[in-house]
Amino acid sequence: KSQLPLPPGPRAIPILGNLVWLRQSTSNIHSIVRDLHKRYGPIVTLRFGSRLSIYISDRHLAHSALITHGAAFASRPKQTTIHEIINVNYHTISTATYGSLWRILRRNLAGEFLQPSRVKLLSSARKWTADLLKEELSKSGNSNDKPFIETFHLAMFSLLVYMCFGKRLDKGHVNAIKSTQLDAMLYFARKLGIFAFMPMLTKYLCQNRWNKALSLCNMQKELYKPLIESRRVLKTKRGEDEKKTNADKFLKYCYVDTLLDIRLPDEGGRLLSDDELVALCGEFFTAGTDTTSTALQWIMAELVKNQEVQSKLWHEIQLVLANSNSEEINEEMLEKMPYLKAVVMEALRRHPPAHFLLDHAVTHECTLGGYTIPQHAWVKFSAADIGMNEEIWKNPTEFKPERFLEGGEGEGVDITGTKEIKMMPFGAGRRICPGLGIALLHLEYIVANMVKEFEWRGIEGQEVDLAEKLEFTVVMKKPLRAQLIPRK
Ligand code: HEM
Repeated sequence: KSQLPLPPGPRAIPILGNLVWLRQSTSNIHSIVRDLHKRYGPIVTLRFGSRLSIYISDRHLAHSALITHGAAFASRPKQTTIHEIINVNYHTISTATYGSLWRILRRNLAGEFLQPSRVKLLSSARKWTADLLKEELSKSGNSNDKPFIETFHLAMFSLLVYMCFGKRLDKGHVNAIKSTQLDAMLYFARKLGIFAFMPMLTKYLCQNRWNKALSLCNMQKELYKPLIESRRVLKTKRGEDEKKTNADKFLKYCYVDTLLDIRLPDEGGRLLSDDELVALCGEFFTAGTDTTSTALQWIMAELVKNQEVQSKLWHEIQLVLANSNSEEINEEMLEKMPYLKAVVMEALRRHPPAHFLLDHAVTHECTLGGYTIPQHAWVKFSAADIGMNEEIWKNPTEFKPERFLEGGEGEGVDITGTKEIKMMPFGAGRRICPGLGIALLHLEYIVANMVKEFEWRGIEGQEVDLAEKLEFTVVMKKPLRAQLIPRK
């Protein structure tokens, strides 16, 4: 056992932990932790009941933990019994502890489903989504009664549902999946933390919460199981005819196809159960839709606020179109658009959708920055603070895509943080987001097409307000509204 102390932090009361939790709402967590970092330094300990949370805001400490000692910091904490039920005994990528199950599930998503040659096969799904988004925006562009985030959510759900089940669903069906999934995500994120505190007592006292969580899970099962089953049929000879006759409705290959092939060697080589398949599909939507829609909203908000940035981007779009025979922005063209890439990177630095990475846990007690990190501690890394570090980023609150171009402080930045961490909107190390590549592709493709189609202008008397609010991700407190003028 290490003789080193725990990282510093405010005094805690036995059993209860730090009273800060009782006085403040968890949506305030970021400002609470920022204040504590000012007092105690870049590594701080807080207690909630018997749970020990260690917050890290420094990029060197983050690099040391996630890269240098990557294996030691690569696990996830066991949460509460209700989380265990929802995640079917932690059989999802994001909740599995560091080990062979996690490796199999993660390799399936990152190395199999999202490998670059396979991603190309999904380009028809992306084109369909961009067309759907244009159509929805044309309808609602100037009516100003529906915030854009709703349209972005619908587009991202349509795309990920198509990628997941391999079937193009109608708007009503996608909307049902979207609202069930968003309700579940918000509820699980906000209301279940209480069960970490005296579990036997809180389960009894908060029975309504417990039951609501289970009923949200059941709603997901009702929606996803028939879609999984129909893909199971399509994979067999029985489904071949339907696939051929409706070729434009079905993708040749989807996430569920890959999940249906997985076998778990540590569990007698069995296939995944239907409940596990539902949990993994739910995770796919949780991880990939809200994060991307939130990023999209921040990008478009900054483009409305900074008209000169939008003009430069529009200029780049016109240039690539002029040098091609196409009237559309296609995926190959994105490679010739450095300014577009800089806009997306700058938005991810300035407004990372997840201010903190998912909770990490250490596989055994270790030391970091001269302190002990006990085995059962929850380790929380702040992506938001690192992206705003003044030692790296000049005037970090300013939106300046130019910093990612030649001569800028972000030129050639490695977003995976392997050599050095300057920003980490997707995390770093072994648990880095496996959707990083596809998320960047979705953002670049959709932003380019939306700016190509419309000029995004502010509405008189309604300044774009960059205030933040923690929901599942960190969103705009006042959702973006703008005037869309179709380009000639
Ligand atoms: C702009 C979009 C996205 C952002 C900002 C984002 C960000 C993140 C972050 C910060 C983490 C936690 C990393 C850690 O704990 O160290 C994460 C994990 C994860 N992300 Fe993403 N993500 C995005 C899109 C996606 C997409 C599109 C998918 C799937 C197609 C995805 C799948 C996952 C999964 C499965 C994990 C858990 C990884 C693990 O525990 O090994 N994400 N993401």
